[in-house]
Amino acid sequence: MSGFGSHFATEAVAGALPEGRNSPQRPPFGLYAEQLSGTAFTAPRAENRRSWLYRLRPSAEHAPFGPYPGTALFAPGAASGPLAPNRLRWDPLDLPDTPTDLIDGMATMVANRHPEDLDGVAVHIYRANRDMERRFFVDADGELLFIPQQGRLVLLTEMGRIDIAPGEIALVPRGVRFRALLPDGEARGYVTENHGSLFRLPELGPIGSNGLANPRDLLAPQAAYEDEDGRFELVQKYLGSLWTTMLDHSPLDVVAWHGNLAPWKYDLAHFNTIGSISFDHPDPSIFTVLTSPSDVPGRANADFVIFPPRWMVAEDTFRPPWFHRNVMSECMGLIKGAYDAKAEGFVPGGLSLHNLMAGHGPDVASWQAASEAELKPHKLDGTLAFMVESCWPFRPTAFALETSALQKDYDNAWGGFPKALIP
Ligand SMILES: O=C(O)Cc1cc(O)ccc1O
Ligand SMILES: [Fe+2]
Repeated sequence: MSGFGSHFATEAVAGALPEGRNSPQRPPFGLYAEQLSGTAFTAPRAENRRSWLYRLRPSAEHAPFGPYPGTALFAPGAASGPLAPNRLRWDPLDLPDTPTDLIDGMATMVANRHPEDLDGVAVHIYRANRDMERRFFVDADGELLFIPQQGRLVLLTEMGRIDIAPGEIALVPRGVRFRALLPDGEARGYVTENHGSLFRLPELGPIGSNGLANPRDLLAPQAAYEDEDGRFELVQKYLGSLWTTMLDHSPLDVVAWHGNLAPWKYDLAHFNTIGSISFDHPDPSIFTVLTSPSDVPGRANADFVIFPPRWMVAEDTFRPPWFHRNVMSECMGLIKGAYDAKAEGFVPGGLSLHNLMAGHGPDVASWQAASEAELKPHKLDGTLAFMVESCWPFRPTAFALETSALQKDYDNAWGGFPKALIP
């Protein structure tokens, strides 16, 4: 179903969706009505997101949760101690060599704030080679933005099925239970977990009423449900820790739903990329797909920004990203191809971190090539990078600081620039 933030109505069985009211005395077929809130009840109308779910059993029916011991790398919290003001870059993490599903294959790389603050964002990398079988995951700490880099993902959610491949993204709202299948047998990618205000499309200002990610290209699934009894595990991320309980039925038992809080997918190839057709390299905010505002106007809790294929035509301009020091903090990943500021060392599946005020920009080779290039129209093709930009500095986890995937020599990217000569 097309349209970001639309008020959808969908039923997997004709007649399952109540008409005219949300919570009739007896919903059709004996279904249980449940409201799932994405914003406070009292959020302004334009911000307010919630959906009504009609299910075989209430989601309240479960045993107490206990600690989940399955994975040490997912949600361990940031490394303690002072954070050095260093630029960091990681090679891709290896795929697992033992059977590992999406949850146990998650490695938290960087995070800021704390879920309890209802603020901040974390970036995880998943590596998996096994379907989630008879188990489900739910994140009480935030919405999950999936960014596949290798292999397709099928997300079977309470609100329907989503299929994505590298080049596409999908979002699962806070509190929505799901499991992930890997049609290609193996998968790797990134997850941005947003603890703050919900991701939305950015304002367009002078761009006008169309452009960037257009609402109709974000697609929500139709209702689909499982009617299965048996033993199923439910793993929950809650206040920064993992918990588990058993259910006696599949939690994907929502037969119908309506509302404007929904999972969705988006093909990044639909992004209407806008850039300079005169001179100079615009700020990368021009590439914002999604934004999660903070309480300070114009200062994002998190922006999700992409660097897609595009024409470079600016005249008398250094065309790649410029040297800069940013008051915001930048965490980047690469889905495919090469990134125009990094000729070497930033490869698909890798990650980089440039926290606030870290001097960064083109590496020596990229600077050299772009300074000498003939400035004819040039298509940057076969490339897709992304950035999660946050007003809160990112703290790496102990794993991220200790893994052999952390590059020891990243500072050399900016070593050996020739000195300017004053005549
Ligand atoms: O650092 C980066 O590579 C990301 C980035 C890209 C760009 O085009 C301008 C600024 C910026 O931070
Ligand atoms: Fe940057």
